[in-house]
This record gives sequence, structure tokens and C-alpha cells, in this order.
Amino acid sequence: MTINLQPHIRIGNGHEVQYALLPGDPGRVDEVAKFLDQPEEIAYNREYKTIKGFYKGIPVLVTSTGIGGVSAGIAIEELKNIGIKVMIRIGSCGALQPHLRLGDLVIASGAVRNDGASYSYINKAYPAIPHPELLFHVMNAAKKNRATNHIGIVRCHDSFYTDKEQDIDNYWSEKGILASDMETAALFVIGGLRGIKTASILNVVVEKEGDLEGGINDYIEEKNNSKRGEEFEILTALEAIVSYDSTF
Ligand SMILES: O=P(O)(O)O[C@H]1O[C@H](CO)[C@@H](O)[C@H]1O
Ligand SMILES: O=c1cc[nH]c(=O)[nH]1
Repeated sequence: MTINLQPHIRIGNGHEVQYALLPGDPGRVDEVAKFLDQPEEIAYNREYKTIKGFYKGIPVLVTSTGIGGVSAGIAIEELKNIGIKVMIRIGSCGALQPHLRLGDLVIASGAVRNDGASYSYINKAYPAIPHPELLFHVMNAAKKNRATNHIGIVRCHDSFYTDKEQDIDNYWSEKGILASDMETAALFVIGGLRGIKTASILNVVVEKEGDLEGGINDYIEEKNNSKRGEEFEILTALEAIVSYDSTF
């Protein structure tokens, strides 16, 4: 009998893993598997696909969180319930600044909470920030891997196709926000409230003046540098775990 089986991620206790990487896309889980020793699928329910493997001897889970903070929030809570203490998002994003190029990494030092999920937990005065120590290890790992990276605030949203998207992006771009994604704020806020150490690394798949749908299509079809950015974000997250783990 599986003890403490979680209803959405469909994983229970007993895996003895403290670290998880969180892509949105279940397809990205298989890309992480290429970097791991002994990768094995342990669950796949709805948008939540999970593998377990080892990186430089450290056990790691990789769980896809689907699209948006709502779905990510469920995965984050359930992963905590089975003992995960450190979670690093490895996501994709759209650039809000013109100097960001396809495949560059954005390391989030905070998130604008324009999502609904983090707000359902707590008032927007509560900050969406990563764990500072983990952020430090992520920044060092990106440098060590020579990944082109930008550190700053991202904006989290719940919609793609309203009539206001361009105006909203322009507004946050003028405020210096680096990029947009949909899950980082929920991760940081839930992490802060629940005592989970979190960080978020995003790979640019649409440039500032780029075509949103075209950029995402090209990324999926591996037609641009975003695929390379994905490899860099995976490696950066894994090396950050090794470096963080070595401090104990
Ligand atoms: O590629 P992932 O990690 O899913 O991240 C981004 O891509 C999805 C939208 O295309 C949203 O989940 C957004 O945050
Ligand atoms: O603007 C964008 C582009 C990609 N992914 C997002 O979440 N937002």
C-alpha cells in the first residue's frame, strides 16, 4: 500500500528525495531525464508527469506542473506533502526587454503577482521572492555553465489572448520587468508560506518584439535557440542542487 498517496501527482511517501525540478510542460520532463542516471517514470496523472533519477549521486524528482499557477500550486503542495524541500522551476517565458534573446536564461529575483493563484493564498502585499540562498546557488551555477543569463523581476499572468495583452506587456516592460511566465509567483508565494526553498529559471522562447504564437511553435518544433536555452536551464538547476547540497 502506498502511504500518503497524493491525489493529483499520484505519488506517496517513501521516495527519499528532497529536490524537485518543476517544468510546466510534461514533455520537458523527458528532456531532464537525458541528464539523469537511472531515470524512471514514477507517475503520470493529468498534467503531472514525474520521474525520479540521480544527478551526481543526488536523488531528484522532476514533476511537470502544467500551465498556470493554479495547476502548479497543486503540484507544489502535494510535493511538499511527500517530503520535497527544495523546488526549482525550469520554465519558458516571453521577454519584456529588447536585449533578451531566444535561449537566454532569466533567473527570477522576484515576481509581479498578476496571477490569481498566489492571490488566493494571501494579500498581494506579501512578496513573491525566491529563497535567497538557493538563488545564490542558481546564479553561480548559471555562471559556471556559461549560460547567458539575466537576473531580475518577472511578471506572472493568467491569460494569453485577451484584448489587452500588448498594453499590459508594454506597461511592465517600462517598469523594467524582464519577462513573463505563469507559475513563478505561485511557486514563490506558496514556498514562502509553506517553508519550501524555491527558485525559478526561465528560458526565453519569445523575444520582446517577437510573435508570441510563432515563438512558442518554433520552440516546440526545435527550430530556434530556445532548445539550447532549455538544456542550459536544466543543467543550471541540476548544478545548483549539487552546489546547495554540498553546503550540508
Ligand atoms: O514552458 P512552461 O514551463 O509551461 O512555461 C510557460 O509556458 C506556458 C505557456 O505557453 C506557461 O506554463 C508559461 O509559464
Ligand atoms: O509571454 C509569454 C510567453 C511565453 N510564456 C508565457 O508565459 N508568457
